[in-house]
Amino acid sequence: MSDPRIIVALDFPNAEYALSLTAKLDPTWCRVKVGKELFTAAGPHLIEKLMGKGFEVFLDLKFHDIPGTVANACRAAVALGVWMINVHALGGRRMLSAAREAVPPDSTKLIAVTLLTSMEQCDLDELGVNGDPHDVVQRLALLTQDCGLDGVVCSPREAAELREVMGPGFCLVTPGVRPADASLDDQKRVSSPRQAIQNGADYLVIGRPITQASDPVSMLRRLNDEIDEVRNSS
Ligand SMILES: O=c1ccn([C@@H]2O[C@H](COP(=O)(O)O)[C@@H](O)[C@H]2O)c(=O)[nH]1
Repeated sequence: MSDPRIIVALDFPNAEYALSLTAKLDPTWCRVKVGKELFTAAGPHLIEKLMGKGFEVFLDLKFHDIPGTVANACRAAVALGVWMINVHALGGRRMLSAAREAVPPDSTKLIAVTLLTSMEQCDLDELGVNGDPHDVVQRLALLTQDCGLDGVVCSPREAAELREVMGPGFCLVTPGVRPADASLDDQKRVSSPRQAIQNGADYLVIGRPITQASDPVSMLRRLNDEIDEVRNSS
Protein backbone atom coordinates (compact mmCIF):
# COMPACT_ATOMS: atom_id res chain seq x y z
CA MET A 1 0.00 0.00 0.00
CA SER A 2 1.28 3.48 -0.82
CA ASP A 3 2.18 5.76 2.07
CA PRO A 4 2.06 9.30 0.69
CA ARG A 5 3.98 11.78 2.84
CA ILE A 6 2.05 14.90 1.96
CA ILE A 7 -1.19 15.69 3.77
CA VAL A 8 -3.05 18.38 1.83
CA ALA A 9 -4.79 20.82 4.21
CA LEU A 10 -8.28 21.36 2.80
CA ASP A 11 -8.78 24.75 4.39
CA PHE A 12 -11.92 25.74 2.49
CA PRO A 13 -15.21 27.37 3.52
CA ASN A 14 -17.43 24.60 2.16
CA ALA A 15 -17.59 21.01 0.90
CA GLU A 16 -17.91 22.04 -2.77
CA TYR A 17 -14.44 23.63 -2.85
CA ALA A 18 -12.93 20.63 -1.07
CA LEU A 19 -14.59 18.11 -3.39
CA SER A 20 -13.67 20.08 -6.48
CA LEU A 21 -9.96 19.97 -5.51
CA THR A 22 -9.98 16.32 -4.41
CA ALA A 23 -11.68 15.32 -7.69
CA LYS A 24 -8.35 16.22 -9.35
CA LEU A 25 -6.21 14.32 -6.81
CA ASP A 26 -5.46 10.65 -6.32
CA PRO A 27 -5.30 9.04 -2.84
CA THR A 28 -1.93 7.50 -3.75
CA TRP A 29 -0.47 11.02 -4.12
CA CYS A 30 -1.55 12.49 -0.79
CA ARG A 31 -3.68 12.22 2.31
CA VAL A 32 -6.04 15.06 3.18
CA LYS A 33 -6.62 17.12 6.30
CA VAL A 34 -9.96 18.53 7.40
CA GLY A 35 -9.65 21.27 9.99
CA LYS A 36 -11.89 23.51 12.03
CA GLU A 37 -13.23 25.68 9.21
CA LEU A 38 -14.24 22.91 6.82
CA PHE A 39 -15.50 20.52 9.51
CA THR A 40 -17.65 23.25 11.05
CA ALA A 41 -19.12 24.03 7.64
CA ALA A 42 -19.47 20.54 6.19
CA GLY A 43 -19.39 18.05 9.10
CA PRO A 44 -19.07 14.26 9.18
CA HIS A 45 -20.85 13.82 5.86
CA LEU A 46 -17.88 15.30 4.01
CA ILE A 47 -15.48 13.05 5.91
CA GLU A 48 -17.49 10.05 4.70
CA LYS A 49 -17.38 11.35 1.12
CA LEU A 50 -13.61 11.86 1.20
CA MET A 51 -13.07 8.40 2.65
CA GLY A 52 -15.45 7.00 0.05
CA LYS A 53 -13.11 8.39 -2.63
CA GLY A 54 -10.26 6.47 -1.00
CA PHE A 55 -8.56 9.32 0.88
CA GLU A 56 -7.16 8.78 4.36
CA VAL A 57 -8.31 11.71 6.47
CA PHE A 58 -6.49 13.59 9.23
CA LEU A 59 -9.25 15.25 11.28
CA ASP A 60 -7.38 18.26 12.67
CA LEU A 61 -9.69 19.57 15.40
CA LYS A 62 -6.91 20.02 18.03
CA PHE A 63 -9.06 19.09 21.02
CA HIS A 64 -8.12 21.10 24.14
CA ASP A 65 -10.55 20.86 27.07
CA ILE A 66 -11.05 19.05 30.36
CA PRO A 67 -10.06 15.35 30.20
CA GLY A 68 -13.58 13.87 30.05
CA THR A 69 -14.71 16.21 27.30
CA VAL A 70 -11.62 15.50 25.21
CA ALA A 71 -11.99 11.74 25.71
CA ASN A 72 -15.60 11.85 24.48
CA ALA A 73 -14.66 14.03 21.50
CA CYS A 74 -11.88 11.57 20.60
CA ARG A 75 -14.32 8.64 20.75
CA ALA A 76 -16.68 10.48 18.40
CA ALA A 77 -13.81 11.21 15.99
CA VAL A 78 -12.62 7.58 16.03
CA ALA A 79 -16.17 6.46 15.23
CA LEU A 80 -15.90 8.40 11.96
CA GLY A 81 -13.13 6.01 10.90
CA VAL A 82 -10.55 8.70 10.19
CA TRP A 83 -6.84 7.91 9.86
CA MET A 84 -5.52 10.47 12.35
CA ILE A 85 -6.81 12.88 15.02
CA ASN A 86 -5.11 15.32 17.37
CA VAL A 87 -5.29 17.13 20.70
CA HIS A 88 -3.23 19.99 22.18
CA ALA A 89 -0.33 18.80 24.35
CA LEU A 90 -0.85 21.98 26.41
CA GLY A 91 -3.97 20.25 27.82
CA GLY A 92 -1.52 18.44 30.10
CA ARG A 93 -0.90 14.91 31.32
CA ARG A 94 -4.40 14.04 32.54
CA MET A 95 -6.01 15.25 29.32
CA LEU A 96 -3.48 13.42 27.13
CA SER A 97 -3.92 10.19 29.11
CA ALA A 98 -7.71 10.45 28.85
CA ALA A 99 -7.40 10.88 25.09
CA ARG A 100 -5.09 7.86 24.88
CA GLU A 101 -7.54 5.70 26.82
CA ALA A 102 -10.37 6.77 24.51
CA VAL A 103 -8.56 5.84 21.29
CA PRO A 104 -7.86 2.11 20.91
CA PRO A 105 -4.22 1.49 19.95
CA ASP A 106 -3.79 0.35 16.33
CA SER A 107 -6.93 2.23 15.25
CA THR A 108 -6.92 5.95 14.48
CA LYS A 109 -3.51 7.57 15.04
CA LEU A 110 -3.55 9.97 17.99
CA ILE A 111 -1.05 12.81 18.02
CA ALA A 112 -0.63 16.08 19.96
CA VAL A 113 0.15 19.59 18.79
CA THR A 114 3.23 20.94 20.59
CA LEU A 115 3.67 24.62 19.75
CA LEU A 116 1.75 26.08 16.81
CA THR A 117 4.02 26.81 13.85
CA SER A 118 2.60 30.33 13.76
CA MET A 119 4.24 31.07 17.12
CA GLU A 120 7.75 32.37 17.82
CA GLN A 121 9.89 33.51 20.72
CA CYS A 122 8.03 36.78 21.30
CA ASP A 123 4.75 34.88 21.71
CA LEU A 124 6.27 32.62 24.36
CA ASP A 125 7.71 35.64 26.18
CA GLU A 126 4.37 37.42 26.14
CA LEU A 127 2.63 34.33 27.51
CA GLY A 128 5.26 33.89 30.24
CA VAL A 129 6.32 30.48 28.89
CA ASN A 130 9.90 29.57 29.82
CA GLY A 131 12.46 28.64 27.17
CA ASP A 132 12.75 28.94 23.44
CA PRO A 133 10.50 27.17 20.90
CA HIS A 134 12.91 24.18 20.72
CA ASP A 135 12.81 23.69 24.53
CA VAL A 136 9.04 24.03 24.70
CA VAL A 137 8.42 21.68 21.76
CA GLN A 138 10.77 19.07 23.21
CA ARG A 139 9.18 19.29 26.67
CA LEU A 140 5.69 18.84 25.22
CA ALA A 141 6.81 16.02 22.90
CA LEU A 142 8.36 14.10 25.82
CA LEU A 143 5.14 14.52 27.81
CA THR A 144 3.12 13.33 24.81
CA GLN A 145 5.30 10.26 24.39
CA ASP A 146 5.14 9.51 28.11
CA CYS A 147 1.33 9.51 27.88
CA GLY A 148 1.52 6.90 25.10
CA LEU A 149 0.35 8.97 22.12
CA ASP A 150 1.58 8.08 18.63
CA GLY A 151 3.38 11.32 17.81
CA VAL A 152 3.32 15.10 17.64
CA VAL A 153 2.75 18.05 15.37
CA CYS A 154 5.87 20.23 15.34
CA SER A 155 7.67 22.59 13.00
CA PRO A 156 10.04 20.96 10.49
CA ARG A 157 12.79 22.99 12.16
CA GLU A 158 12.41 20.96 15.35
CA ALA A 159 12.06 17.57 13.65
CA ALA A 160 15.75 16.61 13.59
CA GLU A 161 16.22 17.15 17.31
CA LEU A 162 12.93 15.39 18.12
CA ARG A 163 13.75 12.43 15.90
CA GLU A 164 16.99 11.95 17.84
CA VAL A 165 15.37 12.28 21.26
CA MET A 166 12.09 10.45 20.61
CA GLY A 167 13.44 7.58 18.50
CA PRO A 168 12.33 6.13 15.16
CA GLY A 169 8.79 4.95 15.95
CA PHE A 170 7.37 8.30 17.08
CA CYS A 171 5.34 10.02 14.37
CA LEU A 172 6.42 13.57 13.45
CA VAL A 173 3.87 15.59 11.49
CA THR A 174 5.07 18.97 10.27
CA PRO A 175 3.00 21.89 9.02
CA GLY A 176 4.90 25.11 8.37
CA VAL A 177 6.26 23.71 5.10
CA ARG A 178 7.05 26.21 2.37
CA PRO A 179 8.60 25.52 -1.03
CA ALA A 180 11.36 27.96 -2.01
CA ASP A 181 9.95 31.39 -2.92
CA ALA A 182 6.44 30.64 -1.53
CA SER A 183 4.71 33.14 0.72
CA LEU A 184 5.01 32.39 4.46
CA ASP A 185 1.44 33.60 5.11
CA ASP A 186 0.86 33.41 8.89
CA GLN A 187 3.54 30.75 9.48
CA LYS A 188 6.70 31.59 11.46
CA ARG A 189 8.74 28.42 12.05
CA VAL A 190 9.05 27.05 8.51
CA SER A 191 11.31 24.91 6.30
CA SER A 192 11.25 23.55 2.77
CA PRO A 193 9.79 20.09 2.02
CA ARG A 194 13.33 18.82 1.36
CA GLN A 195 14.58 20.03 4.74
CA ALA A 196 11.52 18.65 6.55
CA ILE A 197 12.16 15.13 5.20
CA GLN A 198 15.92 15.41 5.80
CA ASN A 199 15.12 16.38 9.40
CA GLY A 200 13.13 13.18 9.90
CA ALA A 201 9.51 14.32 9.46
CA ASP A 202 7.11 11.47 8.62
CA TYR A 203 4.27 13.55 7.17
CA LEU A 204 4.20 17.08 5.80
CA VAL A 205 0.98 19.10 6.12
CA ILE A 206 0.83 21.52 3.20
CA GLY A 207 -2.14 23.78 2.54
CA ARG A 208 -2.00 27.08 0.68
CA PRO A 209 1.15 26.37 -1.37
CA ILE A 210 -0.92 23.61 -3.03
CA THR A 211 -4.55 24.72 -2.68
CA GLN A 212 -3.86 28.31 -3.85
CA ALA A 213 -1.44 27.31 -6.63
CA SER A 214 -2.56 28.09 -10.18
CA ASP A 215 -2.10 24.35 -10.89
CA PRO A 216 -2.48 22.40 -7.61
CA VAL A 217 -1.88 19.03 -9.28
CA SER A 218 1.49 19.99 -10.76
CA MET A 219 2.50 21.68 -7.49
CA LEU A 220 1.69 18.48 -5.59
CA ARG A 221 3.64 16.46 -8.15
CA ARG A 222 6.63 18.82 -7.83
CA LEU A 223 6.61 18.54 -4.02
CA ASN A 224 6.26 14.74 -4.12
CA ASP A 225 9.23 14.60 -6.52
CA GLU A 226 11.29 16.74 -4.13
CA ILE A 227 10.43 14.38 -1.26
CA ASP A 228 11.15 11.22 -3.30
CA GLU A 229 14.54 12.62 -4.32
CA VAL A 230 15.56 13.01 -0.66
CA ARG A 231 14.14 9.64 0.40
CA ASN A 232 15.77 7.77 -2.49
CA SER A 233 19.15 9.33 -1.76
CA SER A 234 19.20 8.31 1.91
O1 LIG B 1 1.15 24.07 14.45
C1 LIG B 1 0.32 23.94 13.53
C2 LIG B 1 -0.73 23.05 13.60
C3 LIG B 1 -1.59 22.95 12.54
N1 LIG B 1 -1.43 23.70 11.43
C4 LIG B 1 -2.39 23.53 10.30
O2 LIG B 1 -1.68 23.12 9.14
C5 LIG B 1 -2.16 23.76 7.98
C6 LIG B 1 -1.06 24.54 7.32
O3 LIG B 1 -1.57 25.19 6.20
P1 LIG B 1 -0.66 26.12 5.27
O4 LIG B 1 -1.63 26.73 4.33
O5 LIG B 1 0.33 25.22 4.58
O6 LIG B 1 0.02 27.15 6.13
C7 LIG B 1 -3.35 24.61 8.43
O7 LIG B 1 -4.52 23.85 8.20
C8 LIG B 1 -3.16 24.78 9.93
O8 LIG B 1 -4.40 24.82 10.61
C9 LIG B 1 -0.40 24.59 11.36
O9 LIG B 1 -0.22 25.31 10.36
N2 LIG B 1 0.47 24.67 12.42
